[in-house]
Amino acid sequence: MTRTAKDFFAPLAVGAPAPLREIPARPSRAIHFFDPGNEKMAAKVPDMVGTVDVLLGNLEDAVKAENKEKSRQGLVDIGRATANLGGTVGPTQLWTRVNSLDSPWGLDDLVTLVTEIGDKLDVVMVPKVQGAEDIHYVDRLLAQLEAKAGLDRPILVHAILETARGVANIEEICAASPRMQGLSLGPADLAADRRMKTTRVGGGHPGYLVRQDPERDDLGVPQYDGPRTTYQQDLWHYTIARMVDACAMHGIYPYYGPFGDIKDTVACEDQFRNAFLLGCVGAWSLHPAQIAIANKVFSPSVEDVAHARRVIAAMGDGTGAVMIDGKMEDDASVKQCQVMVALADELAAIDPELKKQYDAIPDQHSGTEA
Ligand SMILES: CC(=O)SCCNC(=O)CCNC(=O)[C@H](O)C(C)(C)COP(=O)(O)OP(=O)(O)OC[C@H]1O[C@@H](n2cnc3c(N)ncnc32)[C@H](O)[C@@H]1OP(=O)(O)O
Ligand SMILES: O=CC(=O)O
Ligand SMILES: [Mg+2]
Repeated sequence: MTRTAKDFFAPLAVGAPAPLREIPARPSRAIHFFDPGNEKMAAKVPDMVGTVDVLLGNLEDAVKAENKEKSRQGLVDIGRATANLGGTVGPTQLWTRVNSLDSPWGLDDLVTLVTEIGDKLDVVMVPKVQGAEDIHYVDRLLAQLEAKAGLDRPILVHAILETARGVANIEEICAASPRMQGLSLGPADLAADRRMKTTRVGGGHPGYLVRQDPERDDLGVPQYDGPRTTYQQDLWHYTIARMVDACAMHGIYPYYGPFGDIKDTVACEDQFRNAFLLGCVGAWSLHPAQIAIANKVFSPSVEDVAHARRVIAAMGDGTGAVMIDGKMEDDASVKQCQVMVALADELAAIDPELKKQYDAIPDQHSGTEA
């Protein structure tokens, strides 16, 4: 088959479903990881449906080598047995993270899962993606498997950004296939690949800081021994910002990844919020305790939604400038407000508690033309 650039949206195998032209904006505030081969975790999955936006059966790192087949089969069983999970049926999507493409398990993961539960599977997360060639491999294979399984809906692909080469190739990865749904930051593997001198799974580091200038005495001499405040910096700012731009440019979604210090719920919330403010739509949850944190952080606050609605109402057709509470609002700030309100509407459609809070916001119209 000859392919040209115009065939970008043509199926890659005869009989495979047509690729989507737009990636649907489905809520995915928390991507909750569980090991489907761990009986205790697997037993909790049915009750988690409806309480979390995404349940992800993890087959890669954190699953012991001798348990890989057990976890794969566990995910097939869960996919088959769990009502309202995955596909287009319920509020909770079903994703998987398959083993890496250079491992002995990656191929069997894809073949088994698409064949057995392809109709339930929404997104395949591919770890350690290095370049477009990794996505092309998965893209073609998924098309063949979808055709063979008679699926009528394409399975989407999510890449983890966790190698230096992957970061360098970020734009081509995002553009590699119409299946690309999004990217997650993988801070643990990325730190190792970059030879960073950290030993953590995500989050900050007390040694990565800036220090206040020394005070000076009356003669202007710096007092190097005096007390000086330090400010811890965000190790991940550069990578997240790159990821957000690359995803926005290609119409796909950026996510913060794992935060390994499960007990430090405060720092987890801070890391998630930094990612939210920079443009990410969700983060991973490694433990049930992190689901509520992600749901809270990645849902616009009532105050932000109230303000955004007020600006939109005051701005009329969205052009010109108005003063609200002493601040200038114009075409650019109203666009930010529209992003906030659109997200709130999407989340309210699946989260009754949020809907109640957003519905309780009084109508506000005040503002004066500048
Ligand atoms: C760098 C990366 O690649 S990150 C992604 C890979 N890592 C993962 O996916 C890790 C997933 N999470 C886990 O393995 C576990 O949560 C751990 C190891 C971090 C902590 O596990 P535990 O010490 O058992 O935690 P804890 O004792 O608080 O668990 C309480 C209960 O919640 C269950 N639980 C813990 N994590 C999860 C989970 N992710 N999903 C569902 N249930 C869970 C436990 O089985 C336990 O059940 P029980 O009450 O029936 O005994
Ligand atoms: O897979 C995630 C990571 O941080 O590595
Ligand atoms: Mg990793």
